[in-house]
Amino acid sequence: MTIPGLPTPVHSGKVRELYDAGDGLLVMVASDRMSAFDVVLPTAIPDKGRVLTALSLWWFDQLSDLVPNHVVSADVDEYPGVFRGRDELRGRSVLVRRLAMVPVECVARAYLSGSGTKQYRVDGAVCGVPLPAGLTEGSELPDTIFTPTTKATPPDHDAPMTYAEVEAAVGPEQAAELRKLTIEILDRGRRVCGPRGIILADTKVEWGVDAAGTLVLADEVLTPDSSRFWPAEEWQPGRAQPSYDKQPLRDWLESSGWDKKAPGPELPPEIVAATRERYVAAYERITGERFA
Ligand SMILES: N#Cc1c(N)ncnc1-c1cnn(CCN2CCOCC2)c1
Repeated sequence: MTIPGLPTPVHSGKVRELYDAGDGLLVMVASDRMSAFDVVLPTAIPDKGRVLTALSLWWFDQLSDLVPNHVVSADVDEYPGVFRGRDELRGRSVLVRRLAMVPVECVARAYLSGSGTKQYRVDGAVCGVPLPAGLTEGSELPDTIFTPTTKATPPDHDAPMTYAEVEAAVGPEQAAELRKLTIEILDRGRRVCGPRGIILADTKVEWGVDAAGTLVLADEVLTPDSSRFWPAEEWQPGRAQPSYDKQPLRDWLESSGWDKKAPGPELPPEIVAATRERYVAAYERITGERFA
């Protein structure tokens, strides 16, 4: 998403960009781009960036008693320089503090799913964390576990890390804090989502360190792009769980005959509308607030 008059992003992900705003500040922008099966699709989902930005900001606030975060402002009219007042950024961007990023993708899991299931089927463990026998895709785990990965540069994929490897990377004290806080964030998220009929199965968070050496929660938090959200009433261990937000899109892609190695197909309007509605519904159900 190139925005006229803005500098080249310092980081560009599948669906988000990060711009240098000077004075130790960055502007993180969430696009309406949609990815599925690791492919960025050519059709945008209207309001996706605004919904996920609003949800992440809500979670940062909910977690502010537990951890400091990198948010400075979400009001475009308070942004510095060329970013100030830009309508293309309104509601879909956050002004954040630039941090020294921890070189570990911090993942916590309360359910067995995806790459975790694949690891478990090989050696009964995920990231070296041993699990009971008899678990399957979608099984609830006895306890929430920390299953970190490396931060690979595409086209390489993130690789599982053992806790000992995290300690070697960041030191035992910070490793313990990363594990404790990442698990606590998922557990907090589950306590909010569970009573609202949503299983929050796992999440990935990113941490940075500020000039004072304090661990600060960065990136986005507890959004459908960083976490697995499942409709609780459809939970059925033993198969892939329907995604609260992406299932209409996944089902259509699977039925369209699309070859996942090929570029993504254009989406029909009804799938775009259904996907938008799922994101809005997730936001309203979790926060209890209307999406405007
Ligand atoms: N958040 C944050 C942050 C920060 N507060 N300070 C310094 N660096 C970063 C940073 C740099 N890369 N990433 C990976 C996630 N990005 C998110 C945006 O979109 C692109 C990917 C985070």
